[in-house]
Amino acid sequence: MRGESSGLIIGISIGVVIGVLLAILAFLCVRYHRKRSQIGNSSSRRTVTIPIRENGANSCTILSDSTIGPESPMKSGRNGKLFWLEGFKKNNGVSMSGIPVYPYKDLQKATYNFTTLIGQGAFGPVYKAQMSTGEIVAVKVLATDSKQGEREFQTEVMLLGRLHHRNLVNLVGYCAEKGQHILIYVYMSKGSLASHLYNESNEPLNWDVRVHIALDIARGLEYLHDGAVPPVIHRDIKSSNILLDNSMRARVSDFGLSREEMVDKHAAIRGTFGYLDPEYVSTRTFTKKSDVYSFGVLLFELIAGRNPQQGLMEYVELAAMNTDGKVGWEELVDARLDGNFDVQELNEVAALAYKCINRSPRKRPSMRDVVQVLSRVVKSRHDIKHHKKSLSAATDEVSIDMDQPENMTPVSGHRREESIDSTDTYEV
Ligand SMILES: Nc1ncnc2c1ncn2[C@@H]1O[C@H](COP(=O)(O)OP(=O)(O)OP(=O)(O)O)[C@@H](O)[C@H]1O
Repeated sequence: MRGESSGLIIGISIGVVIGVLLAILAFLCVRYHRKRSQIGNSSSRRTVTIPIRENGANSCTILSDSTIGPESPMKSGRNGKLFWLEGFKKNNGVSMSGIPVYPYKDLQKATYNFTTLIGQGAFGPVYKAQMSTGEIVAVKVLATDSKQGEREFQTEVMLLGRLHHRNLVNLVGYCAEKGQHILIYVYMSKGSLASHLYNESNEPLNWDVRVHIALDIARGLEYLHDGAVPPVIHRDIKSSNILLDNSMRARVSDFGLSREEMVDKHAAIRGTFGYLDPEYVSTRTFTKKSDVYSFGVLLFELIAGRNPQQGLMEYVELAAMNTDGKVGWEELVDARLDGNFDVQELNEVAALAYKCINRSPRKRPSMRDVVQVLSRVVKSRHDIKHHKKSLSAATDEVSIDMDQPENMTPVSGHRREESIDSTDTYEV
């Protein structure tokens, strides 16, 4: 009896041990297969991400809404090949990093021997270049006293070139010849956001355009934070680093200070006074939330038409005293808007900006949250317009039925078209 029960116990024990071993084996198999497929994904992702020139719309992560779109300035030609710089002869075609390299002499020719200056930044002059195809690009010649070596420059180019999004001023080529380091960018014909906010010679930006610009910038930053692999922190978000294209769509520019997420407690403070996250200044740790802080300042700048050097944040703090954080931000509004803005939208955007500049980084929204809030503002504006249009269409039809003889052509049809044109000045 005893012999039987001990045999039974041994049998059960062996069974349990075998069962456990089989379970462990199955678990290891599943993990191994998952890992293999992840490696496969990430390597295929990398091949899509680094060479930016094939179809102009690569990305790794699905972002909050339609962030990677067809609005790339690069047109896909036959076989999906890029042709917008075709007329501009490349040096060795494409570099190791996948970014087109251009001969110095071609750039010299395209900029009329570097005489077409459009601006001067901290890193050197920027020229407008007219290609033989008629295409226009911006050529940034990095200062020759730059300490940056060849290897660092190649790294920088690789970092810039793998980032491609319709709300970024994309790098389209570079040149490293005759001791020069030159970056070639998509040309932004309407210049910087700062020039539109502060140059009296420019028409004041209307409220709708300002909100759209805010959404464009937010989408560009969301891509850097959540779409790029590895993520990129811009580190110098400000109105002069936002450029506008011909249809007033905004793109984030100047990645000179961009670096992959890192902590360097000994590095000097970088960025622009007034936009700097106070938490970064005290801890020297720059995070995505530091970009969110700078973006919050920029949102207030769009609302107030005033920059931090003009006491923007003091005005914000004063206005905040009369609000509960959510409503009552009207006193901050740019006088150049002449009262033409939607109060509810203003309060929603200002409340969002106030969250972005919260002292505590944890309490700030992510750029993904910001995109969602701003998209909602734009969408509800759009819905209201459509609702109003269909209401006025219905009213028109009633008045046609009531007032007009059946055989008369409805004049109101023409009027309705006019009103559609005048309200939809800025399509999403
Ligand atoms: N892609 C571009 N298209 C059109 N204009 C550009 C382009 N890039 C730069 N510019 C213009 O050239 C000028 C200098 O730009 P850059 O990015 O070098 O410096 P910045 O942003 O003005 O200053 P900082 O270097 O201090 O950030 C700006 O006034 C900008 O309007």
